[in-house]
Amino acid sequence: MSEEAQLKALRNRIDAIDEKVLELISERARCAQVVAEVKQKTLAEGEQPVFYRPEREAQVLKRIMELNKGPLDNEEVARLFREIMSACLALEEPLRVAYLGPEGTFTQAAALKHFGHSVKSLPMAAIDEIFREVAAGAVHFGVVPVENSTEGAINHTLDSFLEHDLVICGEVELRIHHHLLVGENTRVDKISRVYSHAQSLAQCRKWLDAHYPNIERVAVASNADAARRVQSEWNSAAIAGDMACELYGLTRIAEKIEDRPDNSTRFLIIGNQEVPPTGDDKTSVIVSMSNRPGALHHLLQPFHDNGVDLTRIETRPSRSGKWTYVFFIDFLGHQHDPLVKDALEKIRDESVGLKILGSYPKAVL
Ligand SMILES: O=C(O)C(=O)C[C@]1(C(=O)O)C=C[C@@H](O)C=C1
Repeated sequence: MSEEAQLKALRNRIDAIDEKVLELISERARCAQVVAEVKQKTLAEGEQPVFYRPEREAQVLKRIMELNKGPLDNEEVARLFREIMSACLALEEPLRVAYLGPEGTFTQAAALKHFGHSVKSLPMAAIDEIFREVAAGAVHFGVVPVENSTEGAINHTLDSFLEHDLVICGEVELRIHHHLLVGENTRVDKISRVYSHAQSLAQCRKWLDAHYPNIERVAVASNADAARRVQSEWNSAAIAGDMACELYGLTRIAEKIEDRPDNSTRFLIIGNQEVPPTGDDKTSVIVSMSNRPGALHHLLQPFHDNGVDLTRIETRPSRSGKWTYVFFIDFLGHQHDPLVKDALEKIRDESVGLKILGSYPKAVL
């Protein structure tokens, strides 16, 4: 068979497969529509239907990854199903999700990675604004950065949890790749200034020291803001990621310039709905302790006694007294798991205050 004839036959096969795939996706979407009707029918008096079910979404994605036999790898297959579910959910209820803007930030990338592209993502100017929009019910969910593997905690986010009563309903992790970007009019040999968010400048500190030791480093509100600025300046560059590069039509003159190749940021999904257990969950709490000897030891003992794995502990000033602190603690397990529940009860007895921020499925993608 000639190459042309072979290609024709294969493309006919692909067309036939696509027809079947489309039929099945449509059948799945109709099923989701019926799910929405059922959710609306079974409501108690005054209860609002809950369309978005993060625990179910995590189960669907995990199952697909377990079933996958290749040749597409697990992440690729999960991403495809992520988008199918996102479109199905949009038929039930189009979600509004606030993120730290402007458009093109890593937080927007995280929002789309977690919810898929069928949500309406709305840029906010500050982390606190995201919390306020979610608390006011103006959006269904918010996405906020909480920690970076190179630079540590995002304190604005931690402090906002002290001021608002919102629930963490998910987490998403994003590999952060930074590039050095220039605009159409930039004279590459005359760059005298680089814009980026302070965290990103810090994440590329050594690279800048080695390659551009003498240029001015200017911290701006976001990487996307940095990208927007270089469009109109001939002597500036920006450090930002792929989304901002695409959005502002810039060119990468150096790629993946982050000092640590595993540079990642963890984001949290904040909302108003508690999430049931999936069997593979995390819980986040804030604990305040009185300032006495051994306080931290007393706080951690119940976790140790009950075999609960801590994944992170962060300290912040409590804002209610000089030299008093609160601890942000993340651990594996769900607040309804018996051993976790027991540990939390003991901690409640020992502490000045315990606030459970939420239990949520561990990031799948
Ligand atoms: O199972 C549900 O509750 C659904 O609404 C269906 C579905 C899906 O497409 O699989 C859609 C949205 C939910 O967030 C979870 C799952």
